[in-house]
Amino acid sequence: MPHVEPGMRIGLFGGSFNPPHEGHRLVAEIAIRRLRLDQLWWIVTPGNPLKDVTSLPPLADRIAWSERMNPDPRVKVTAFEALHEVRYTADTLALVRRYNPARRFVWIMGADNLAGFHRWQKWRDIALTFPIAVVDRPGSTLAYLSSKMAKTFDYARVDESDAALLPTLPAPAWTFLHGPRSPVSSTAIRNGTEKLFKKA
Ligand SMILES: Nc1ncnc2c1ncn2[C@@H]1O[C@H](COP(=O)(O)OP(=O)(O)OP(=O)(O)O)[C@@H](O)[C@H]1O
Ligand SMILES: O=C(O)c1ccc[n+]([C@@H]2O[C@H](COP(=O)([O-])O)[C@@H](O)[C@H]2O)c1
Repeated sequence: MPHVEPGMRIGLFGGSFNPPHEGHRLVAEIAIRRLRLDQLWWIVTPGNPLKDVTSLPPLADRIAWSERMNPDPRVKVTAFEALHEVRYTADTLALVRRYNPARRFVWIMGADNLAGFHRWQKWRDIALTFPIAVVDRPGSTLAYLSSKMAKTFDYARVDESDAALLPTLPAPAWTFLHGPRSPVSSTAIRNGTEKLFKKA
């Protein structure tokens, strides 16, 4: 787990990163700027518990690709979940809090994950552990109105004009960040690559 100094504001951005792409980089950039983060941990998962991971490339490859696309020293690519043998986000956040009891963390995810957040293990506990910032994504913009998480935690919603306060607020607290959006997805990149392979 990366080192944290007292008072630092840290974003936790988990993903499969299979492969990492411009959309991820945009999320990181928006989160760092709007939440005024000192660091963003780009957490490469050993495998999303809700996805078929049989054809997931090795963790070492996804780490190397992620490092290559992140020259910003504030972005710390890490895979501590694998080392600690956790993959559910509720466990990840509990671990982060245990190691850094007095620090300020925010969980960051794209709007597509807000739509299905209520299917994550212990999703209410996640929302009660750290504040959450959701970054808009084409196709999922309305998740901030319709998702079960948005409705359940409507009372804890923070206006995005106050997003910079989020790391200092006790959970539950969450916001939805509108702004520049990227239509890129790892699936589209993988499919494009497959097509190229087929042509060759
Ligand atoms: N273009 C994007 N805009 C906003 N958020 C994104 C974008 N792409 C990915 N994310 C977010 O980044 C995190 C990691 O995503 P992930 O690695 O699964 O990429 P993906 O493109 O969604 O992959 P796949 O197509 O394989 O599902 C998730 O929280 C996801 O919502
Ligand atoms: O904890 C869960 O039940 C859970 C379910 C789905 C996704 N996640 C986490 O959400 C993050 C984004 O996953 P992905 O595959 O959309 O990149 C990643 O850190 C996953 O471990 C976590």
